[in-house]
Amino acid sequence: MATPPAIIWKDAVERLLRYRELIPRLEVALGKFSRRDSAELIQPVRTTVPLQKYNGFLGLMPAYMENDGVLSTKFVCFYKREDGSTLPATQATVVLLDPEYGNVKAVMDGEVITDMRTAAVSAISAKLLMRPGAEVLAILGTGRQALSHYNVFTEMFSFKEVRVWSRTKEKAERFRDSVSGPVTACVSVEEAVRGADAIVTVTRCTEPVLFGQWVKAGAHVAAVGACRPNWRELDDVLMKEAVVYADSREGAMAESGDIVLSGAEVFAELGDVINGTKPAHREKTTVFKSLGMGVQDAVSAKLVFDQWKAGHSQL
Ligand SMILES: NC(=O)c1ccc[n+]([C@@H]2O[C@H](COP(=O)([O-])OP(=O)(O)OC[C@H]3O[C@@H](n4cnc5c(N)ncnc54)[C@H](O)[C@@H]3O)[C@@H](O)[C@H]2O)c1
Ligand SMILES: O=C(O)[C@@H]1CCCCN1
Repeated sequence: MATPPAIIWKDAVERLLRYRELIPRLEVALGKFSRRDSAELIQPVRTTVPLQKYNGFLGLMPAYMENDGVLSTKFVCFYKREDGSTLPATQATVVLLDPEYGNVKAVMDGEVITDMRTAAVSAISAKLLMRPGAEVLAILGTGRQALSHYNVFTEMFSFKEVRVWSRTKEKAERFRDSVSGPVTACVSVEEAVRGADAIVTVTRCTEPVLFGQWVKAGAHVAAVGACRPNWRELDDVLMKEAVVYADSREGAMAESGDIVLSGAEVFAELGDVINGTKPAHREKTTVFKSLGMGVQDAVSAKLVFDQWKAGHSQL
């Protein structure tokens, strides 16, 4: 008989998940995904159920990695919150199953996984697409994703300056004061992004906030918010000028307002660049449109579970 599932709370996930172990596993998974070999990996575009009354969606994100023996699904609720709302933008749980028996092996907090794997994939996009010698990083938004992106970008790269923007100066200053390294709190998006080599957009906005006219030629943009086909973070000018990469082409075509409404073409997936089947246009302005994929959660959940098991077998 199957043993009862492990319940792994947020503080344990926080303790067990490390970027240095997560990033190489995500790179392998992105490459596998882009090979579209269903004997290796199956990950449909997520199913979304509207929660009309609450202006939100439930996303169901299954993934199966046959050779790795990993079967999982994430349940994530995400919302278009009103300005000033203190309710969370996303809440998530990851369920890990045994692919042979079908029983649940673990139920774990998905918020830390969502924060970290999203930031890690953006960092992979910067590793592949950002110009060498990048000096200035700008982060638009000061919420959970802003913090995880700040953490991994400053861990992986040596920026001389980090700027953040939020809709109020107080929020930008609060973010600046909450992190250990030097950060400039900006009062306008333009001030934050002018001359920046890397720009991370992690807002809950549904209209463009980043305009191409302010973006330095050759900059790399990791666009993480705006995950519905009628939501935007970037304007048409930027979308049309940039070489656009995505995590999943199908996901981007189904869910990204920045792509669907601008008519921009997805040039490649990150996995194509990792596999060497599409070039990394570092010399050009690049946009990585992140929507998030179930396989990123699967890889993260396996890592958490393996470490959790190793810790418990020593008790
Ligand atoms: N691509 C992915 O894989 C992925 C994963 C998780 C979250 N997300 C998306 O990333 C975004 C940020 O998520 P989070 O967890 O950091 O949320 P959060 O609520 O913690 O932070 C959101 C930030 O956006 C700001 N904001 C809210 N409304 C805004 C508006 N109209 N204009 C400008 N700024 C606004 C808030 O002040 C805050 O700084 C959300 O859109 C979320 O859906 C994407
Ligand atoms: O992949 C994810 O986990 C997120 C959840 C929120 C909406 C965008 N995608």
